[in-house]
Amino acid sequence: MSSNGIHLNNVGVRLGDTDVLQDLSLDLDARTVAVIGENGSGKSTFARLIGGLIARTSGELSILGIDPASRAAELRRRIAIVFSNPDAQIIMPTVAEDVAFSLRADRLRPAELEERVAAAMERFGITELAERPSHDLSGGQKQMLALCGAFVRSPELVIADEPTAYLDARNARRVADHLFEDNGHRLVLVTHDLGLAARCEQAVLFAGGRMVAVGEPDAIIARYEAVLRC
Ligand SMILES: Nc1ncnc2c1ncn2[C@@H]1O[C@H](COP(=O)(O)OP(=O)(O)OP(=O)(O)O)[C@@H](O)[C@H]1O
Repeated sequence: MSSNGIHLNNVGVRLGDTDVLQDLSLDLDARTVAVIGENGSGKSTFARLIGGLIARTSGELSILGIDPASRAAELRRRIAIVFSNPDAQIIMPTVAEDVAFSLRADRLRPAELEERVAAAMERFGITELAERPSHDLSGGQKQMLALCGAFVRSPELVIADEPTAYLDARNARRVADHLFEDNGHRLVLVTHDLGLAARCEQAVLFAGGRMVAVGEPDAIIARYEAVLRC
């Protein structure tokens, strides 16, 4: 398996009594990958699997050359995960403290930490919110904070699971633009927004816990739309 990208060979995931993902063999080498499919098809489980949050039951898996089963801590340092609900990711009392918390493992000098946090808040347009209690922010502001916390670590891979689900059109566009902006990271985007999926370079279609198609997004989306019309 190559040391880059996302590679699965015959991977299965069983949760409780359910085979949630089955027979997954995939090589995802594009910089941006959309994961689409109906409710319950296994997309979030796939996102959690490649993010190292759940373990495979069978098969082989390599994320950026790392097997999450043996090097989970290293994988966590090199990737970031963004969910629909930013409350799941916001930990510290104020916005600036929360962004700084993402860098705790880097053990930076205070001046450097402050500089990195300030630059990231500027980039995500949340500088004026720096001292605000993080849990008082609006949903759109919270998602921007969650993105800021994800990107401040310069992750090599960002896994975003329905990151725009609760946002209005303007905030959804802002969040998407940050995710797609090429900062040298790879993006895996789980989404029901087929417009966003079309912006990716590669798409994967899930159904019933299996990968049913992978390829160029327009073709994969057309196939999915045909299923939705049935
Ligand atoms: N911990 C678990 N134990 C048992 N079954 C689970 C568990 N987690 C998820 N499942 C089941 O696995 C299937 C896939 O769920 P998953 O959340 O991955 O789907 P999804 O494609 O992301 O759906 P949605 O679009 O609705 O978010 C569902 O049938 C779900 O009920």
